[in-house]
Amino acid sequence: MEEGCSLNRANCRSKGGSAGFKVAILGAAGGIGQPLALLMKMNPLVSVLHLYDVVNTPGVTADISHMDTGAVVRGFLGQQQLEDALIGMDLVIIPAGVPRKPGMTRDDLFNINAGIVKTLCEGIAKCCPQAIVNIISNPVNSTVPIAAEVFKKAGTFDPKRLLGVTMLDVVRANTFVAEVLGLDPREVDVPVVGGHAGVTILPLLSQVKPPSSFTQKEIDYLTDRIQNGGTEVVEAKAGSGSATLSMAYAAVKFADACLRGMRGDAGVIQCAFVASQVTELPFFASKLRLGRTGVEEIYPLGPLNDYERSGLEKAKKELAASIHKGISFVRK
Ligand SMILES: NC(=O)C1=CN([C@@H]2O[C@H](COP(=O)(O)OP(=O)(O)OC[C@H]3O[C@@H](n4cnc5c(N)ncnc54)[C@H](O)[C@@H]3O)[C@@H](O)[C@H]2O)C=CC1
Ligand SMILES: O=C([O-])CC(=O)C(=O)O
Repeated sequence: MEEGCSLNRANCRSKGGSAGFKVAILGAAGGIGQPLALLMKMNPLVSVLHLYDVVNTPGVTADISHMDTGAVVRGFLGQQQLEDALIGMDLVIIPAGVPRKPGMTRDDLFNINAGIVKTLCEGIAKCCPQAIVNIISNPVNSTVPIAAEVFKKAGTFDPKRLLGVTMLDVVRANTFVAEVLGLDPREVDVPVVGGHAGVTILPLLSQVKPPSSFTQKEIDYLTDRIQNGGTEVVEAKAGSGSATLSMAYAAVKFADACLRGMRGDAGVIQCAFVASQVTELPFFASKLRLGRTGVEEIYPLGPLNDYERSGLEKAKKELAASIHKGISFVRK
């Protein structure tokens, strides 16, 4: 008999019960899902962590559950366990779906990931319609509109509770701008608005904090690097996937902001891709304030320079098509 087994698990006093939020990760066994699960298990605001995937969740769950942090971890495998994974959740994070390979755009993932996100959101509408939902699966510019349509169909849509995760664009922008300025990235804050693909990723370098000026060469370099940061990683990984570790970091930074808002903390501000009236488009990423009910305030874009205004026009053109594609997928 294996050492330690003399104390039958069923005889152990039940653990957990600490106050906190219930969080589900859908796609928890994947490249993003695993480090995301690890980091969420370390988050003191989480009391229960549900790990759902169509493969490998028993192993990931057993592994993560041995960490001596507060959250109780439970695993769920396959479509027949989706509803159990979702019941009672406060926050659902979705990194389920296929990643890019070199030469692909995020939109090339639409055919597979649209259906995955649709099915998962149908489960959310049924089992935890009050949950805040963080969508990571690409193409975010289309999967967020898909989620909104599913929730509208089910009569559960609340625009304050549906957020497309664009945090990695901000994380990258902070890193690259800090490098140019010779600052610590933790001191730098770059608003990134628009969407999450190529030219739709619009860093507002005129609004960087601390206030900074850049040469035109620096602006061109930074804008290009921020817009193509995802492709930089896809090419470096040479066929084995896209950003997973920096994405898990960004997803946790964003989820933690959502949880702090839900707890009632003041002044929790992040960028995300949400239903919005900041432009004429129905969805747009911009700075917003997170609170008890999700998105409590969406901030206007603020003054843009000519370079940013022209970038905004390009971004809106591509975004409009991606949003339309997502909406049509559910309405067809
Ligand atoms: N929003 C963002 O900034 C970013 C988004 N992504 C996107 O995140 C997604 C996931 O990327 P990775 O984790 O690298 O991919 P991966 O292939 O390593 O993991 C995806 C996981 O989803 C699971 N899955 C597939 N169908 C599912 C279903 N119906 N229900 C539940 N789980 C399902 C797979 O079994 C797998 O474990 C991709 O679409 C990728 O493009 C990636 C990086 C950044
Ligand atoms: O580029 C990709 O396919 C993954 C992604 O969204 C990112 O890294 O920003």
